[in-house]
Amino acid sequence: MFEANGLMVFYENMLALNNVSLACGNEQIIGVFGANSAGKSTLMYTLAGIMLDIRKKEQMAGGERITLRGEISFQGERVEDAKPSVRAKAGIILCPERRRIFPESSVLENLEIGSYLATREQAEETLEYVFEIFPALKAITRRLGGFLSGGEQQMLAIGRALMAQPKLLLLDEPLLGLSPAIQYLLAKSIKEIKEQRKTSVIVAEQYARPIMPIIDHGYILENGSAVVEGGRRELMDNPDVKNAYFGT
Ligand SMILES: Nc1ncnc2c1ncn2[C@@H]1O[C@H](COP(=O)(O)OP(=O)(O)OP(=O)(O)O)[C@@H](O)[C@H]1O
Repeated sequence: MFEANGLMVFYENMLALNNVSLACGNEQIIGVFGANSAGKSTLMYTLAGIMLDIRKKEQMAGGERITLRGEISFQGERVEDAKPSVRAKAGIILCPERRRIFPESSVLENLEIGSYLATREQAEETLEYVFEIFPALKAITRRLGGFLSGGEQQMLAIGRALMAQPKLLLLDEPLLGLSPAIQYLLAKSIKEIKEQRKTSVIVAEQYARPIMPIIDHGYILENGSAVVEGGRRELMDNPDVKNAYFGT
């Protein structure tokens, strides 16, 4: 369904992604685990196409030289040269790191902004679904995004991404800075979203414990390279992975 092969990203001479390949099947959850600066956001930006925009902006500003290599295909079509808007229309939707919700817009407005790719019927149906999976949001539809707790903001960011009708949802560190209880609640919701919306998910996280139980397959990213990959059980039983990513 989705496949990336030989992805390389250079910021000037600094290699941020080194020959990374990954695949995500229909209705699968793929985990990408890595420490700070391992290259998770660079990978998610590359998959969503945002890296093309960043490269263009840098070129126009005479800034750093960004070089991209590798192939990405989605539902049988090559998309590595497709703009992020084209990928989004095809169903590749990124929910970026640090939520990036609109702080001065209400919960409802934030969700409506997400529905720009949906028909009216889809938007209405998805809005109901978002309130079903995140009932906490239903009680605060008029509250401004900036006044929400971290957990509520993350629910809103995922809800907004759902409004865009994803076939492949890219979640960049959705658990960052949240309490363990909220982390487990969100991990459970991500699994339900996959099952109930028949969506594929690629989730990048630093701390594997809450996410590992919901993935089908995972990759460990270190200094821009995918150093280990395997099924859920295989990764959970790997002593190196345990030590590095299951710490307290
Ligand atoms: N625009 C940029 N110019 C130069 N170097 C960059 C740029 N963006 C990221 N990097 C570097 O590339 C490497 C990978 O960064 P990236 O943000 O992808 O990591 P990450 O795994 O998402 O980390 P974090 O958990 O801190 O978000 C880091 O060494 C980072 O400093």
